[in-house]
Amino acid sequence: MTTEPHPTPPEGGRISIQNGLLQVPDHPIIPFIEGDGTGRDIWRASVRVFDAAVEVAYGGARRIEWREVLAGEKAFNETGDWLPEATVATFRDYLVGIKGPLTTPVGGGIRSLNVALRQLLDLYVCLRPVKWYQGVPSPVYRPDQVDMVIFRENSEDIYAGVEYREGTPEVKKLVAFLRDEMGVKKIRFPDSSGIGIKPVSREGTERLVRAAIRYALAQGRRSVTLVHKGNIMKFTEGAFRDWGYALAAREFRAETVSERESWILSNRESGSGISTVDNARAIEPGYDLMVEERRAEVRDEVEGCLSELWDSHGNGQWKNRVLVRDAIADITLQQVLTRASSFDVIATMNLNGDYLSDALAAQIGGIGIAPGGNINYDTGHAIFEATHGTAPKYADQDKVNPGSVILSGVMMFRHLNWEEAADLIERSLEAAIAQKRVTYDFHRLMDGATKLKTSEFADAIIENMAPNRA
Ligand SMILES: NC(=O)C1=CN([C@@H]2O[C@H](COP(=O)(O)OP(=O)(O)OC[C@H]3O[C@@H](n4cnc5c(N)ncnc54)[C@H](OP(=O)(O)O)[C@@H]3O)[C@@H](O)[C@H]2O)C=CC1
Ligand SMILES: O=C(O)CCC(=O)C(=O)O
Ligand SMILES: [Mg+2]
Repeated sequence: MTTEPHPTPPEGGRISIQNGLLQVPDHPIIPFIEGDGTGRDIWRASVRVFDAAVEVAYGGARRIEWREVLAGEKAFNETGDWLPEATVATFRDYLVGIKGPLTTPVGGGIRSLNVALRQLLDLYVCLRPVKWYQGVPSPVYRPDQVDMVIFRENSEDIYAGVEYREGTPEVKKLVAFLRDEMGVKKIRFPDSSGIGIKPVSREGTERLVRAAIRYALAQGRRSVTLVHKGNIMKFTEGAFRDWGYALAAREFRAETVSERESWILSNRESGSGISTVDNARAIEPGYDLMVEERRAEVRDEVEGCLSELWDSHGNGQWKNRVLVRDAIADITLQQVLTRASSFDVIATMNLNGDYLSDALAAQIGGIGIAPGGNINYDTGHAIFEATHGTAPKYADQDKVNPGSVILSGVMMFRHLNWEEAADLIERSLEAAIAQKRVTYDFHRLMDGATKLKTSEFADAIIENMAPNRA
């Protein structure tokens, strides 16, 4: 096996999209951002793994022409601009790219370049699979039960950046408007508040939930859970839940069943001849305490469900449909730990998804092995990136785990339909872990492991690509 680079083709090809399908030449140009902090070490290691996998998988018939684009500290030092327009234009032109982490200061300074890229290219899905690899150290009892895929809405919520600093004329104007024109009396300290605004739209929710359901159907997943804090934020997070259910019923009627529908159908299945009222009591435990108007709504729901769905979903047929359910965000953070197997695909808003993806990563070995992709399924634009940040205390020490960027590359190869390269990397990374050749983060949790540097872990993966080991 050789990992020497092939001669660069005279001109790499451009990935395009036709009728919703990516057209990928054998020598695609793929732009990359190296990233700040540990991004430098990680990228150097990861790109060797990518090139080796393509070489071994396709014997030279395919090759990536990497094109560096600047962002973050490197861009600022070289151009005076944190996110040069040329970088955004290159990602726009070449459709698919990959990036390392970029630093965002807390409190002041520039707004997130990571978020800016997602917004500028309208990469509305942040796709973060959370899957355990055999041998990876985990703090939970049954990490094998963790196999979730987060669809995090990536273009709105409080990440839209509509925020006003305490004491500014803007925040004073906004507070006065809320108080005088909107009758808001509940801002506890109006003169010393900063204010953030959280837009959550029907369109934004629908395209995210649509992508999550399509994914669940294509991948043979069992359920899509809409995670929200709709009991408190009724018209943003609560609306997300309602729009999500409505979309599932409207666009995926034949393929999905909501949790409440599944209860209604199974109540009828288990108690033949069950009355509408008893069915309503079973799905709504407080039914008898409700006002009559609300009770009538529950009875209508039962009757509507049975008349619409009994033929297509009844007699247990609903068990073969994708279950669409919802869960409130705080209890979800407990239940993903205590009942991991109840969660499969998760669709949620931007902030919930950010919290959930780091929390879930802990169960499958930590943030060093948590990949992601920012994707627009309509235009084909995608930028793959790790879930973690720049971990500045480890920068330039050749120390951290490159696994998240490497697995983000696996996601990228799957997006390009280069399954052989993706499988090869995944298999070889698992083999290196099985050999207990790991970076510091896994080493501190594993008995008898050999501690490797970032670059050495990449070497270990590449060694495991040798055909006789595959
Ligand atoms: N998409 C992006 O580009 C993102 C950028 N950021 C930015 O990164 C900066 C730093 O953020 P911070 O909150 O410290 O979070 P980080 O994810 O950068 O680091 C937090 C901790 O996670 C662990 N960790 C991170 N990366 C790795 C890795 N590759 N291998 C092993 N362990 C790792 C380390 O844990 P330990 O100390 O236990 O060893 C580290 O101290 C901020 O400016 C933030 O805005 C954050 C998230 C995403
Ligand atoms: O943009 C940032 O600095 C942080 C983003 C982040 O935490 C994430 O996307 O998971
Ligand atoms: Mg995050």
